[in-house]
Amino acid sequence: MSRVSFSDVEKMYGTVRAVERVDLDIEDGEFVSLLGPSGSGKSTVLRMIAGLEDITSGEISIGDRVINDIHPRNRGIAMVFQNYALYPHMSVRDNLSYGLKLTSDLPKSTIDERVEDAAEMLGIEDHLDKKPAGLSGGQQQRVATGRAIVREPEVFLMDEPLSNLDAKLKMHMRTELQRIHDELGTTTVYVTHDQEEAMTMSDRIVILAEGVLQQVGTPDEIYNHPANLFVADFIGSPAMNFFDVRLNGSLLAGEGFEYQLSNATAETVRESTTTAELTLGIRPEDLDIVDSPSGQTIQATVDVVEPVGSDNYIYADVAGQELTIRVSADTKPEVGDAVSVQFDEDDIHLFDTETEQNVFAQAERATGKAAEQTS
Ligand SMILES: Nc1ncnc2c1ncn2[C@@H]1O[C@H](COP(=O)(O)OP(=O)(O)OP(=O)(O)O)[C@@H](O)[C@H]1O
Repeated sequence: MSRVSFSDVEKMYGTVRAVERVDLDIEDGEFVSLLGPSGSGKSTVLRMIAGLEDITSGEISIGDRVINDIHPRNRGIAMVFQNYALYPHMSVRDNLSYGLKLTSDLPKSTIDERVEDAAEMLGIEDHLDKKPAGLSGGQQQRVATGRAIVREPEVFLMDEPLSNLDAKLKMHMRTELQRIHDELGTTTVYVTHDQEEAMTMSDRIVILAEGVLQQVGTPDEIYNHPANLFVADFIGSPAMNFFDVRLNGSLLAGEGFEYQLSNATAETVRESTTTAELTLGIRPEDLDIVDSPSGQTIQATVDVVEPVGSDNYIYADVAGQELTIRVSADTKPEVGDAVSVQFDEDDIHLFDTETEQNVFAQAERATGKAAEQTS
């Protein structure tokens, strides 16, 4: 187990900056996911840790060793690839042991023992003499994971290891990988573009966009306190609703609606930003359609009702802007209905329209720090 630290790390491919000035500490034993859209630099970050890409500038350390110039084989890492990269002509047993035989001088009995243990941990002990082609996708994935486990690395690096599995198996393997992480406690860096995967498996998530680190936080922090508009829009399904608003005193005024903030919240907003031009964000699941409104509401007209199992997604119109509302299946308005929509002040997100930063972030950080200091 080991800590992985990035200090001002950059990666250029020719003139293309794929990763920009990353500072990041992944703690000993942590499960951290790198999440972002295609081309955001996730794989490049992982491949720099692995030594499959040079680091253009800055330093990466594992434990107390700077690894920039250390051969990939000696970095104490083991990688699981998206396509598994199994040797087709070798049995599962040989696939599991090959890397160890090649790179260590461990006695055969120790290698055999590790292979048996890993196979048992992954439930593939009955398949050790088969070739990869004779295995299901899920079993091949387990062999790829087993090959990393037998090396007993300081850090696991996983590049979209579940993306070739069907939805059901993927869910199952998520639980399996979490169990293995709980059992072994090995620091794990996990690349995915699947936010559900990142949200369910990770201690912390690193959000990347265009090579720039957008936010590092627990799944709860990322979901409830997105640092900026990019993260707010990227996380959550269906996506967060956004409205341009202006703060007048404690009144938020937008096209087709007004919302009275409490004096305390309005004060926090004014303390955190100098602009009155804001973007209001509210998640579809934080909105409610109410028959007899108590308190403030927004008026909307229902355009589409989309049943999705236990929920309905309602797409409604507020003065020409679309509002997505996620309600339980027993709330089922008709298309064309005028509905009253309610939400709690606690659930709104406000962003500085120009800088795109969450205006509450400063206040939240201050609160978090105070809590840390008193604990
Ligand atoms: N070998 C390379 N040569 C030139 N440019 C590259 C190379 N590898 C990656 N890039 C560029 O670097 C940027 C980051 O790519 P990277 O593969 O790290 O992103 P990613 O977030 O992992 O994307 P994906 O989810 O599609 O795998 C992209 O703009 C990509 O085009």
